Amino acid sequence: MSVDKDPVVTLEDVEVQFTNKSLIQTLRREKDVVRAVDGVSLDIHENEVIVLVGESGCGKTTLGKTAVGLQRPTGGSVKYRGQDVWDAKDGNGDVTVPFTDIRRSLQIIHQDPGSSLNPNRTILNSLSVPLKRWYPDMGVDEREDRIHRLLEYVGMKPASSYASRYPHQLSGGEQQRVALGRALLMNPDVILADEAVSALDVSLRIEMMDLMHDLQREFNTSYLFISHDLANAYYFAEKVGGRIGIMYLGKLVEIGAAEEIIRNPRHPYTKILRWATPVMDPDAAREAATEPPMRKIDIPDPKNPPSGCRFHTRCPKAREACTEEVPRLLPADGNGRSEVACFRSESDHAYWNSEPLPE
Ligand SMILES: Nc1ncnc2c1ncn2[C@@H]1O[C@H](COP(=O)(O)OP(=O)(O)OP(=O)(O)O)[C@@H](O)[C@H]1O
Repeated sequence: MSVDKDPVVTLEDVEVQFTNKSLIQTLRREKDVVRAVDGVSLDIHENEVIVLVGESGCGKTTLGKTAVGLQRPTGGSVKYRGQDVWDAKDGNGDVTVPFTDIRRSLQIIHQDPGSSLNPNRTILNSLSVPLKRWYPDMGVDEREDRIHRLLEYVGMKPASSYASRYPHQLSGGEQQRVALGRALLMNPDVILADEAVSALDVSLRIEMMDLMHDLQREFNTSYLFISHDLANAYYFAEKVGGRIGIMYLGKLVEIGAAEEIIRNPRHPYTKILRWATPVMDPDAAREAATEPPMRKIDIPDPKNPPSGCRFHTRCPKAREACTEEVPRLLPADGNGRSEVACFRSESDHAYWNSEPLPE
């Protein structure tokens, strides 16, 4: 990972709120507001791998889409190489990087590649669409040649045979390779891979993650990889010196080098995730036998999140102070390998003199 250059993507204090109104709520002039992402700051550097982990509904997809300019934030800013993405889109101010360049540089691969490939188009035709759109002057032969080379890169040989097939003639793993190839056709700076390997069986999953690593070196791409599975997250991030970010109810509660997050987790929620993935730490299962990992199993309603630290209702270490103040993401210690949002990492915080919450 290189951190010496300016980041490719910078998220600053990003908020995404969704407002849902049913017919009855409209009549009653009520609405539900979900804070899917709440005050997240994150830099994505060149050639970096960042994996976002957290349980369903914690805001991983929303944060990922916001980072690649597919979701407009309701607060904060998203910049691509210093250019505000949404100012570029709206034509506000001095636009130094056009929105079309930003769109091309930030790509996405979905969990279900089948749904993103047109069933009525051959692979060649599907992959031609973005090339025609972004490189209208490219000739037919050059286009075909580029697509064939890309298919070879993602291990689909002979490329001409695969190029002439329809999606239903490919396995799930092959479809996912095509999706990766399509994202790479644009030579992007960042690829958002949203649960991109979750639907594959274990051996294919490893194969796909290894392929993504190989292509990262080849294409100088960064990945923002989303996973609900800590073991996958660790495999994908650790091998290439990447970071893991742990999300809980719209907030980034801990982020750092993969090794540090798994071997030396600081946030009680990260510890619980590790406990729930015994393959990550055989000791965790033993610890769990003596210490209940969570105070309450229910996930709070994202429309009405707990005050203070959002995790306090489930945290085994929660004290009164946790109900009153929102912890900031701060360096966990002097080694700079991780940041955590928990008062327990601040030695002089009022937390230490406040009362533990009743069971
Ligand atoms: N378009 C939308 N309209 C309203 N609410 C939304 C929308 N998209 C997401 N949400 C809500 O925002 C919250 C975060 O959702 P998001 O999909 O980002 O979480 P996630 O961690 O990616 O979950 P999963 O792993 O299940 O995909 C959830 O409460 C979800 O219901």
